[in-house]
Amino acid sequence: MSEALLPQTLLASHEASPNPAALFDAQDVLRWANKAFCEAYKVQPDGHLTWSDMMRSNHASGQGAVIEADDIEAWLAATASRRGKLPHRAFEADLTDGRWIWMSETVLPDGWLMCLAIDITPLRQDSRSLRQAHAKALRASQTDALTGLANRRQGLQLLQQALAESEAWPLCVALLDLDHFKQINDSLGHAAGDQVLCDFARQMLASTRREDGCARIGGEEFLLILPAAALGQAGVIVERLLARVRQSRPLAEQPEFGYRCSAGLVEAQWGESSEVLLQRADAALYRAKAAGRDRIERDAG
Ligand SMILES: Nc1nc2c(ncn2[C@@H]2O[C@H](COP(=O)(O)OP(=O)(O)OP(=O)(O)O)[C@@H](O)[C@H]2O)c(=O)[nH]1
Repeated sequence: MSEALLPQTLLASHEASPNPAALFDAQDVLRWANKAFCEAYKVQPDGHLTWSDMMRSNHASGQGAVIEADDIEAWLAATASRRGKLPHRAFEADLTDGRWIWMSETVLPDGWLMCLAIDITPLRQDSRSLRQAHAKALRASQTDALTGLANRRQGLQLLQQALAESEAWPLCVALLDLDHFKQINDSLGHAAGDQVLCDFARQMLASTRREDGCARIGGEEFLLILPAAALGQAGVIVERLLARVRQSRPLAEQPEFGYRCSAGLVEAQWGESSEVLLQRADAALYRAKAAGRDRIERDAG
């Protein structure tokens, strides 16, 4: 190929390319665009159409570039403050046909602007599924698989956060343990035991406030974090839970079957560590068990 043919060959290759390519003049009038660009932005260069016109028409028709703005003029003003200010810039942009492109803008010596884009939709989908997989794995690492409540690790983390957050004070914590759960397992089977655990989780969620933290921290042991509640209010919530549990009949095949639980409820003290707080709650729970179960033992600290 002779060197004289190079510019035409370059232009022809851009014309045929699936990657959008365009040239804007110093006044931002669209002077040349390949087929891919025209299709992407639903435009034809006519010697007058400016980049702003192009964006206005895209915004009005809902085609071409995705423009998430109610006020297109404000959007144009903001975008214009970035367009063509640097010799080169590149950014991701969304098209209404679902494609995601990586657009590069190069300012040429005479002030013209060369736009070249490539379709990065497959990359984006990869990173999206990676992001989704990451979010799913994170959720799984924080969740108790049987009940769907927070697991032990997440429960303890929620407790640490609540202890460190002044808005969570006064702060109460309850440790709850199902009564004679071993007997339930032994007499009705492990599957029935699992159903009871799931039922307890539901009763816990139904009895507590949206801001309360509910976690399963052991086999049949649960942690309830009650932010912005002094012992009195927290006691009402835990009593409500125990009352609901008494009423519950979780096994369809055993309609008479009911179960109970015991609770140790404590109010956190300033400067107290989560370990000491949980030890106090555990001691209160032990007292509730020793005193006959199906009750709450409180410790104001
Ligand atoms: N079905 C089921 N049982 C479990 C699970 N995790 C632990 N357990 C059982 O829970 C029972 C706990 O029994 P214990 O700690 O002796 O206490 P308890 O029988 O509840 O007696 P009290 O706490 O003194 O009222 C054991 O039989 C465990 O096998 C689980 O995920 N599913």
